[in-house]
Amino acid sequence: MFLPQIIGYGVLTLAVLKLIQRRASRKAIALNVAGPEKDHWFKGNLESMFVDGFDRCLKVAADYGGAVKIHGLFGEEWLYVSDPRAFHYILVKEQHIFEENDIFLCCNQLMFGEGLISTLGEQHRKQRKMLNPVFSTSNMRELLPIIQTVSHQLKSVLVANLSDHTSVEFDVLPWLSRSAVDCICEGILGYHSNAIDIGNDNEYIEALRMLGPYISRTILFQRYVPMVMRNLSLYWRKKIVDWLTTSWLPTQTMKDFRELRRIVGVTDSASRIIFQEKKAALGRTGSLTSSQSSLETRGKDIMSIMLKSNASSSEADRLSDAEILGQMNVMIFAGLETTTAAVGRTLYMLAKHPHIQERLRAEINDAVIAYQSSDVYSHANDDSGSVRLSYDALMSLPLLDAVVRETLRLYPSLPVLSRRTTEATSLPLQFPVRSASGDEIGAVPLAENHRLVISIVAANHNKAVWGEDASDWKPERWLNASQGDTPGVKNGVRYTGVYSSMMTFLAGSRSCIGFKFAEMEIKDVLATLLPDIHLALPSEPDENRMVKEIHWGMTGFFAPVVKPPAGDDETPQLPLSMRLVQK
Ligand code: HEM
Repeated sequence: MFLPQIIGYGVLTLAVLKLIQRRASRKAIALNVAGPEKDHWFKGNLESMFVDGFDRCLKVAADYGGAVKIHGLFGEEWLYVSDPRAFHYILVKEQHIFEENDIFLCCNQLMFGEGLISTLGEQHRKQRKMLNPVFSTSNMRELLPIIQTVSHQLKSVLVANLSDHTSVEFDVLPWLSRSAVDCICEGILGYHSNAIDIGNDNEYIEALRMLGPYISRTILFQRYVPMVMRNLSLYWRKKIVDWLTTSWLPTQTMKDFRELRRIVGVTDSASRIIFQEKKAALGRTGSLTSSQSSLETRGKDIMSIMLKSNASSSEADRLSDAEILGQMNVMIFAGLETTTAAVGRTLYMLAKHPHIQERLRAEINDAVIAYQSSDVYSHANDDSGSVRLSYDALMSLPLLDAVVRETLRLYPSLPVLSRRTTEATSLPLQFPVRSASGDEIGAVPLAENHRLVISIVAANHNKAVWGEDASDWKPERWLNASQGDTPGVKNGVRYTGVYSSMMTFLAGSRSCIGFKFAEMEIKDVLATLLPDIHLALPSEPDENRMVKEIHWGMTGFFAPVVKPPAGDDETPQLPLSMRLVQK
């Protein structure tokens, strides 16, 4: 064994020992609230709840209420929360007591630099102050044509696979992922990626598409990162990563770790080049037209708006170059898998509910006709002659809005998040729960450094505010809202989410900054595809005479797979049966 190997293993062993020591000390702080028994002596309830654990996550909340004791690793006790008042307390009122956990912050800092998802306190507040206006509705209006170009390219690719009016089944997931890359590159960075054209693939596009999957694969490593970052200098951190990423540890995890390091290197270098180009262009002319940006995107992308706004900010409010670069890396990451899953799930739900699909198609077609005959229509057609709706026309379609809201409610792209307490506190509850000894309690005492799981998915399925049919996909519930029956509000109780009263995009100062961008992207893809493409679930037997049945697994993200025997239950894919709509 060589010296670097011995040091590498030594550091890993120390990290594991320290982790066990920390967990043992936390175990002493018992949580006085009821919850399920451990499923496993070492893994607690983690596997059953968070590895393909959609049903279990909902059942635990339904059985025990909005604050539940669950078991983490080595018997550690975590609080699993979905109560409306507790959410308000954690995310809005006393947000400073409930910070992101160290693992999340340190890993994000290593991978993305000084962006929103790696900063806390004053630095995070300053970054939000600069960035919130960048995502305003008026900027979204300007961005829509960029997104529409991408959606039309997606439609062209899908339509090219269809012939006549017979159904063709194929996996749409890679195309949705490529179109999401283009939306982010064009809309956020102002970089002309054209990922939808496979022949155009380059190292950067490939790295963007692989970033999310490789982060998930290396989850095991992430827990050691805070310890290494806190206890070692930059020099030694780099050395350790160098040693761990040489080929002398030939396990799959190490290979994945090496690949993730390469991917992060590629995305970071590309962000630096794009950033320098934009900065230079701004310095030269005061306007932003980089050589990589397409005609339509010039100066309207989020990065360009951010750079201009930063340059005109006061010195005290201005973000450093490292912080701007960090935002680019963070937004690419935050906006890719989340929107791909949301668009995929919406198409799937429409394939499953043909009547709603038909009604939605009619609504979009009617809106196009009405828009064409309106005063504001500027004959902005694409090559195929289809009409691009204005931002206001797109956002005001009631059924489209209802379908998107209902899908995002039931299947939030980030189903659970993690937080830890920075000081002892008492967490107030809207709906009382049982203590460990069976008494009814209206608040849960929490010690400092206690781990919490914020269950967005359980909150969005909570019958106490969404009604008995909370877990049914019913877009109509949003259409009745105009008759005074606001979804998600019961006897004045509601969640304080930034998007209706659901928690999909969270609440408070760490809520999703890109939610208007995501909503616009999802709606535009639907409004572009549906007039021409009819969707259905697979129904034809394949070459082995098996019909594919899709299952949406929930492990971190939601991802569709095909159930055995037709599929391997593992490879993400979304086979849908499509045909051209008969006009
Ligand atoms: C359906 C799509 C999306 C969903 C469901 C979603 C959801 C969320 C959630 C739940 C958070 C809070 C995470 C946490 O506190 O740990 C978040 C944060 C964030 N999201 Fe999104 N997101 C989506 C799309 C996007 C897009 C398209 C962008 C960028 C254009 C984006 C940018 C961000 C950023 C920068 C943050 C960190 C905010 C902060 O800490 O201040 N998201 N998102």
